Amino acid sequence: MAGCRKTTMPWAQARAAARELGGRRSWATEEDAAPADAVGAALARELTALVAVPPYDASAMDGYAVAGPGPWNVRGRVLAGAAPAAALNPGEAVEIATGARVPEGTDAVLPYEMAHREGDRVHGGAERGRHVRRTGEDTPAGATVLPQGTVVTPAVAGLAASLGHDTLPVRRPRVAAFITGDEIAVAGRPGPGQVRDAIGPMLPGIAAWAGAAPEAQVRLDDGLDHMVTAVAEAADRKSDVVVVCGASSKGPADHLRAALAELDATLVVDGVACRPGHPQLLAHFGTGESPGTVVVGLPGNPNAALAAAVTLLVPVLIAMSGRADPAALLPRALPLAGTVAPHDRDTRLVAVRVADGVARPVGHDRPGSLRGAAAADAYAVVPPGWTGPDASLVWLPR
Ligand SMILES: Nc1nc2c(c(=O)[nH]1)N[C@H]1C(S)=C(S)[C@@H](COP(=O)(O)OP(=O)(O)OC[C@H]3O[C@@H](n4cnc5c(N)ncnc54)[C@H](O)[C@@H]3O)O[C@H]1N2
Ligand code: MOO
Repeated sequence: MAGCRKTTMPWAQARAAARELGGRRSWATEEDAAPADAVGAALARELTALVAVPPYDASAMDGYAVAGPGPWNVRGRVLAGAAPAAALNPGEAVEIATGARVPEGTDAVLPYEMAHREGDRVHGGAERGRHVRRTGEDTPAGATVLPQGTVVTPAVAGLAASLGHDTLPVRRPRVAAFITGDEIAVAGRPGPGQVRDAIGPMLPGIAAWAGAAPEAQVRLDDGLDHMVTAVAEAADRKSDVVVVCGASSKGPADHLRAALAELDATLVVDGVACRPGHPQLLAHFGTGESPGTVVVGLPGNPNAALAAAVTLLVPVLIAMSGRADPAALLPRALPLAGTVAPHDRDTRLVAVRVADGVARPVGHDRPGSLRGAAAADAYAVVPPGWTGPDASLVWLPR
């Protein structure tokens, strides 16, 4: 692959190029989603309170809303969702349920446990202000509650609903995938000369981890025409990213590069100096200022495809959705156990398990094998000339 050597990009530079390209297309990935459907996506704008929380002065306990010093005359009962009771005068009380609107004039709520009832009178020690949740005491209407880029978790979805939102503006890139290779079988035990697709099953989880929405995967027959048609259709559909697996090298059936040239796409990365994952591609339609669909070419060897996905696909998706890297809370570098020799030109991505502050190679991480990655937490990044002992880590999607 001598021709490829000239354009092969250093690993760290390739990741930076992917982030930079994704950032240029972030505007395109916005949609409005119902809070529950938004889980996993990133907020495209800050979250503000459309209503105050609590939305009205409410009781925090089941008991009696009381006004002034006791004992109090009990005037009736208010349940949550009911019309507000008339204002209390000092010496009056209403029986009240948690979440019900307290009448005007309420000074405190006396929980049943602290109350002594005799007919229409109730006694007890009520501390002024106790057990009344005042309008907006948690969040006033109009307050900014979460910044743009926050990942919507189940708690964020519930919070957004409590703040009055029916939909949320989120960024969630749509990722189409094409699996190529006439030898690839997508179900069952592979027949003679066949290989079971091991990349397609990884992609939805990788996409979701990076905050994207996977679209249907399509199995493509080998052939330049098929590739041109499929990629052009995905670009017309405005998929944000098209992932093409197993057509990025320079063999007779590797048509991605030719298809991109025929479709006039701009090639940003053509080969990355890493092992595994060497033949990977990054390209886009549209213009430099306003990129259209982004194309990521992953190698066919499954561990090379995973390495390429963490190199180009994950950074592009994270930048498109404007969220923090999901691995950002994990250690960035740790001592690497054992004897790991650097490659002379390429960055090695070594499958490691992380425990007790040490990264330990797990083996079985040749380009064609996912055994190592399946047992690993991260790839240790071993650049050319590395002397150790610390290696930076790129965490595997989980
Ligand atoms: N002359 C050269 N040949 C190759 C080079 C090179 O530099 N010069 N690089 C090798 C490396 S490294 C890789 S990685 C592969 C990448 O090739 P492709 O992306 O074009 O993929 P294929 O050739 O179609 O397949 C490679 C290998 O992977 C198997 N495969 C393909 N798709 C899948 C899938 N979805 N699931 C499981 N396995 C898959 C396929 O059967 C092949 O065994 O190129 C080398 N060649
Ligand atoms: O370098 Mo390939 O990308 O080893 O599998």
